[in-house]
Amino acid sequence: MNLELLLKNIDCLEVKGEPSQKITSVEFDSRKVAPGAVFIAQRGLHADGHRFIPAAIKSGAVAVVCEEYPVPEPSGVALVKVENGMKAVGQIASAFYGFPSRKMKVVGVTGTNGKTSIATLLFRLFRELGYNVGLISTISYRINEIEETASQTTPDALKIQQLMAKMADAGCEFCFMEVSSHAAHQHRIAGIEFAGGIFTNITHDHLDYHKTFAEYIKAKQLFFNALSESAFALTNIDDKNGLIMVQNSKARKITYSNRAMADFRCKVLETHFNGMLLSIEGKEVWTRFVGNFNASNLLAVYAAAVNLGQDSGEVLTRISNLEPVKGRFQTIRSEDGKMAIVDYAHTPDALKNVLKAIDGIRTGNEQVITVVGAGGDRDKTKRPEMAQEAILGSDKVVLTSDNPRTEDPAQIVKDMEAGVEPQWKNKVVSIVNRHEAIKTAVLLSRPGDIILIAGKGHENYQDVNGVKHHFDDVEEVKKCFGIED
Ligand SMILES: CC(=O)N[C@H]1[C@@H](OP(=O)(O)OP(=O)(O)OC[C@H]2O[C@@H](n3ccc(=O)[nH]c3=O)[C@H](O)[C@@H]2O)O[C@H](CO)[C@@H](O)[C@@H]1O[C@H](C)C(=O)N[C@@H](C)C(=O)N[C@H](CCC(=O)O)C(=O)O
Ligand SMILES: Nc1ncnc2c1ncn2[C@@H]1O[C@H](COP(=O)(O)OP(=O)(O)OP(=O)(O)O)[C@@H](O)[C@H]1O
Ligand SMILES: N[C@H](CCC[C@H](N)C(=O)O)C(=O)O
Ligand SMILES: [Mg+2]
Repeated sequence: MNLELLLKNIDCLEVKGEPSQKITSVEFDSRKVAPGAVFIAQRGLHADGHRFIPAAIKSGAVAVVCEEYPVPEPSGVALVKVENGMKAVGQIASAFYGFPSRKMKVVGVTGTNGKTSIATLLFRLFRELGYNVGLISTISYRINEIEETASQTTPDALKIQQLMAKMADAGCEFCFMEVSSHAAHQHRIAGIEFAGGIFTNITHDHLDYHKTFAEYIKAKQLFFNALSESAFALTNIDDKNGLIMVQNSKARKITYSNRAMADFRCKVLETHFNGMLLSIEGKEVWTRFVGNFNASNLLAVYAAAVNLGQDSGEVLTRISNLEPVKGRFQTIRSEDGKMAIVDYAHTPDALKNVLKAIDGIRTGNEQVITVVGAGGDRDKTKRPEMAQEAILGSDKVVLTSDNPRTEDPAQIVKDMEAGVEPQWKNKVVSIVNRHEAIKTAVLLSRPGDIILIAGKGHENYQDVNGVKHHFDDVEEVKKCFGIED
């Protein structure tokens, strides 16, 4: 593709050099540049991409997009000046791949918790409705039945456009994707034309990156602020920031709620261990999900589907057949009547919600034993809060490791212990080794008890110093229960 054509829809300040250069690929990482590439320099957290312009040219880049021209200015390559290198990646990649998001309806889901659940359920629902569909989520990137394990919740802008181009080629009419706050802040979603956005909730997480809660809210607002007038912005008004999230959006605002007056409403009529009876828009529907937060997620799925033009009756019927997402309230029963729940709750709010859901279905005679850790190289302030939530909702708690990454796992457990008040000490035991922690929880349990294993959900590894060691909570608990696969 010709450089001039590529730059047509992009906010560029100036172009120097040959504009009719033929471009054969787009890269923002100098290590991946091949002859014929356009290299886009972006300023990151650890490095400044501008430093790698000479390396990119040496590897054959024929054009360079940057915020500042290199000194001395190289000859023989086109130089394009932009205000924001991060934004330019999405805009240029989108043009390079033929604006794939215009060829389908893309819906983004943002919020602290519930993104994977909603995006995945929308994907499954629309598959059931007979469409070709794409999915970009924490667990996997999917194009109909073709699945690739995900490396990030929302990958970099180039990868997103490459995935969307493949989706468009496969005839996808819809794409459901998670929009993490990191992605919104780093403009990974630049160049995507969204048909709609969904907000779930915002609670304590990622303050290591955003520093303050206000900045975290602002990052998520960026997504809604960029939606066009023709898009919808579906927001959960049970969250106190639900309306604030969409206040500066040009999109059509739609609200949903389990508690208040809203455009879409839902009520939990009955809760059992294997599901809930809901009333959605006054119609009763049996679902295989547990917990008020899941009622909220299913309502968002319903409201989005209806706003995407689907028949409401058909959508409700399909919703009753949907199954929970892997590692989200996944239950495993032992032969002697113990029940384990593997769940991806890795924030204080998620933990509180899951334990509340368990509380709503327990008889009161059994013990609830929770195994939980907190991630290394992530928000440290959530550690004591997670320990507190676990204790408040459980009879016994085992504090353990969850992806220590480059931190000392024993120190992370100590940080969690800081949330344990003296009167709770006899409820809590710390076992850094997660395998031993799960084994201990099972040993402490009696028939009828509920063991919540929180934080890792679908993950099948323990990340220690950048090395991912195989570890799977479901496998671990099955071994302890003597269940063979
Ligand atoms: C904290 C964070 O988000 N970091 C992301 C960021 O990295 P960075 O700012 O450190 O990049 P950098 O190393 O400073 O490099 C700057 C630039 O120089 C370039 N470079 C660098 C070296 C070189 O030799 N040549 C070169 O050209 C790089 O390609 C880059 O363009 O930009 C990179 C490229 O897009 C991302 O891969 C990287 O994600 C890292 C791997 C990460 O772990 N991110 C996590 C925290 C994350 O994104 N999580 C969210 C939310 C999860 C959730 O709660 O759901 C997610 O969406 O997954
Ligand atoms: N609507 C919700 N409100 C609060 N908690 C929820 C909600 N939905 C799910 N959860 C809890 O959060 C956990 C993670 O859910 P999910 O994977 O859908 O969230 P996510 O937003 O994709 O998380 P991540 O930021 O890691 O991508 C679940 O296992 C459950 O414990
Ligand atoms: N997307 C989240 C996932 C956290 C999952 C938990 N198991 C952990 O490693 O902290 C993050 O990267 O913060
Ligand atoms: Mg997710």
